[in-house]
Order: sequence, then structure tokens, then C-alpha cells
Amino acid sequence: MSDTEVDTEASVAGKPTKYCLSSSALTITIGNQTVPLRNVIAASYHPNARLLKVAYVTRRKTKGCLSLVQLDGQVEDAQADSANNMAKTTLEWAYKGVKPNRRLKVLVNPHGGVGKAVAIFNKSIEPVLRAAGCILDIVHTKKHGDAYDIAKSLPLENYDAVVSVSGDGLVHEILNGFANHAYPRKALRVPVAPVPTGSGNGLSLNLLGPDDGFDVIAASLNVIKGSSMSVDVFSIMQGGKQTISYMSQALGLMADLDLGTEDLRWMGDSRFVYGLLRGLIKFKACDVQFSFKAVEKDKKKMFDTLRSRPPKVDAELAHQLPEPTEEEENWALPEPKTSLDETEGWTTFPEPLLFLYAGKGPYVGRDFMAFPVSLPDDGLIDIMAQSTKSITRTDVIASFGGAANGDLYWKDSTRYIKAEAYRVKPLSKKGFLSIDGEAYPFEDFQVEVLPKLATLISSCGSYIAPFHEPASKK
Ligand SMILES: Nc1ncnc2c1ncn2[C@@H]1O[C@H](COP(=O)(O)OP(=O)(O)OP(=O)(O)O)[C@@H](O)[C@H]1O
Repeated sequence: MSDTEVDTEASVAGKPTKYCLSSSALTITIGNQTVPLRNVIAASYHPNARLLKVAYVTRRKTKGCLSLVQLDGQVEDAQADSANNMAKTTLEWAYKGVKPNRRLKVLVNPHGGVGKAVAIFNKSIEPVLRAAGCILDIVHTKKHGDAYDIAKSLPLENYDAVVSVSGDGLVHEILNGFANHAYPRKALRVPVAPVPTGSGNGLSLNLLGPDDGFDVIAASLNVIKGSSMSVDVFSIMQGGKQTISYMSQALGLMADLDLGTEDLRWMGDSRFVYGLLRGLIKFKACDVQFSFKAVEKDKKKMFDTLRSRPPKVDAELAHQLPEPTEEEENWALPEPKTSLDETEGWTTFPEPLLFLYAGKGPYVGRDFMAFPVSLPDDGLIDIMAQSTKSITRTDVIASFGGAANGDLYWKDSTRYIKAEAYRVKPLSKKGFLSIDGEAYPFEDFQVEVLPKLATLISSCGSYIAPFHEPASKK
């Protein structure tokens, strides 16, 4: 069928309504809605009832969140054929290159964020996924570790994706469950998509951008229509045990503000701001030795590399989610390449650290774009290291003013490194280590990058995080 326009008419709630479909949008004259085809999630014609049903997500206010609209149009006999054609063509064009009716394992964490995940899921998320015809297998996690166990024994062939209705911690569990699956690499090819209902929703922000990152309907649309994106993850060796991290590792101030504020969960993500202010009052150095194997230290070069990789155009996206195949021989995780005693090419950070933050994905939270030049699959880990020597408490408070825009990156006092590996050796017993927002022992660990091992669902094949070069650095 060619991409020419298709028209029909029906009566919606007693009002005569015209439908006009083009290759990019569906225009419905009721309220004069023009809906991009990406936002159309279902269309069907029911000859017995002579009903044309269309479902889409749209914004009622320009800057508002998306909401679900389901229109039932009563069709006259004379329009039956064109209505039937409209439904078929709309569905075909709205899912161009995308498999409809995705089979989803949905994990809902009732404890996530301020404890409203179940209510939000029932009221807003599930209706959208069901309207799109997704096949849902929903589990409410009952305790810490459930998501890990489910992912570890997931029958991979049964699902197109795993949906995490929580914050960043549940995704950490899912990916670690996959890493311990009988077929780890194969499991890690099952795409994971977050729907933001936790207190830390950095992954959702990275995939959907600051405008949509907290919009559960935008995240649901990503689950329905998004394309697969391979991403690097990190292997963390600690006490002979391997953990997979996909987002961040934090020590010092940045770990204290997360793990040290667990008791303030009721505050939502404001607890991180509170934690930051509390940490700044103390302004205590984190007693560790930090060494790294740097690949790039030049901020301008890293920024230029980011700029040279604009978001992909539609035709370049992997719309079809990867199908696990039996042909690949080695489904085991790759062995870490970096030995624990290797020293060649390593540098030890010479100053006391206020914080160390390492990871992937620009946003670590709504208020902090910690890794603005991070790329999903460059095979490197971005590290931000802040010495207590080169900065005062007042400077830190001032620089956090622009933290949501990544301004900290450009501060001369902030060291920013892209590395292939790093290691940390605590020099005292007391401290926090946060890995993807979860608490880990404050003990020696070593990190290296496992390139393109995990899979996420993304709308444009890259992170969405507006980041600019200040005039003074051009
Ligand atoms: N039913 C449950 N009761 C208690 N904890 C649970 C339950 N289900 C999952 N968890 C745990 O809740 C933790 C928080 O998950 P997640 O990070 O996704 O949400 P969050 O609200 O952003 O939390 P955080 O602020 O700690 O990052 C995870 O460690 C997970 O194992």
C-alpha cells in the first residue's frame, strides 16, 4: 500500500467526526487532534457493531504529561469499507517496523518511591499497555531480591521485553539476575524498559529526556514502540564476587546523599537535595585510594565526540527487539580482562576526594546530570572526581545550581575522565558505596567495562540530555 492519505467518517459521542491518515499522522476532527503515528497504539474495525476504535496517547496541555484517549466511532453503512480500511492502514503505519502486541514481563515494586507504584500502574500504565494489545505477565515484587530471582530464571523465549515499574534499583536487580541466568549473554539481550515510579529514575530520564523522563505514559509508549539499544555495563569485582552495574557507582558525598537518606524516603527525590546540603555542611573527605586507567581526559574532545553522535533518524533504529537465537555458541559472560594487580597504564588520584562518581548515562537523577558526555556504547566509563583541595563549600553549592544541566562538567576544579577501568581501596572502615543506588560493602573493588552487553528500549537510539558548551569554553 502506498503512503497516500486515507479518509473516513464516523460519529463519536454523537458528533460527526472525520479521520484522515497520512504517512506521519492521524488527524481526527473531534477537537481537531493531529496525532503523530508514533502515538497511535491501536486501531480496529468491528463490523457487527459498526465501530471504529482508535487508541492513542496525547498531551492535553502543551507541557503536560501524556494521557490515553480511546475513541469509539459509530460508522454508517456507507462508510463501512473505508472505516475498515482506515483501521487496517492506521495499524499498519502506526507499527511500521515494530512488532505489535509485545509480550512483556512486568515487575511492579510496591515499595518503590513513595509507595504509589501499584496505584499508578493500575490507573495509568496498565490501561495503555492493554489498549496497545501487549501481552502482560505482571508480578508485584514482595521483597528485595525478587526481581533478581525472576530475571535469573526467566524463560527468555516467552518475552519480548522486561518492564520495570520502579526506580533504578529494580533495573539493577534485573540485570544482575540476567547476568546469573543459565545463559547470561542471551538473557542480557532481552530488552529492559523502565517506567519511572521510584525515587531515583535516572535511567528513565536518560532514555526519555528531561521533558518525558517522569511521564509514565511516555515510558509506556516507549515500551510499546521503542527500539532496542545495546549498552555497555560494568563488571564490579569485590571480594571475589562479580556484580553488574549499569548506571553509577558513588563514594563520598554522592553516596551519603543517597544511602544516608534512606530513612527520608517519604520526601520523594527531594531527599537527595536534603542529603547534599547535609553532606556539604560536613564537607568531609572520603578516605579512599582511587586509581584509574584513563583513555581520555580532555573535556573539549569528549564534548566534540558527543556532538559528533546526534540521535539516530528513524530509519537507523533497531525497531524490532532482538530475538534470542540458539545459534550463538558462547552465552557465558565475558571474563574480566583487567587483573587486580595490574599497574601499567594506571594513575592514582593524588588528592583527597569529596566524592567520586562513575557511570554511564547523563542523568543520575532529575537534579544532576553527572555524565553529560556519556555514550551508551563507547566501551568506556565516565568518572567525575572532586577533590576537597581545589574547591570550597561555597563553590560546590554554587556549582550545584547548574547540576541539572551538567554545568559541573565544565568546572576547572572537577576532574572528568573516561576510563576503561578503575579501582578503589578504602583506607578506613566507615563509608558508603552506592552501586546503581543500592548499598554495597565499603570495601576494595575494581571496575571494568563490558561493552554492549545489555539491552534497553529507547525512543531514538541514544540518550536524550540537552548539554551545551558555555561561551567561555568555545
Ligand atoms: N515489596 C518490596 N518490599 C521492599 N523492598 C522491595 C520490594 N520489592 C522490591 N524491593 C526493593 O526496593 C528497592 C528500591 O527499588 P528502586 O531503586 O527501584 O526504587 P526507588 O524508590 O528509586 O529506591 P531508591 O531510592 O532506593 O533507589 C530495591 O532494592 C528492591 O529490591
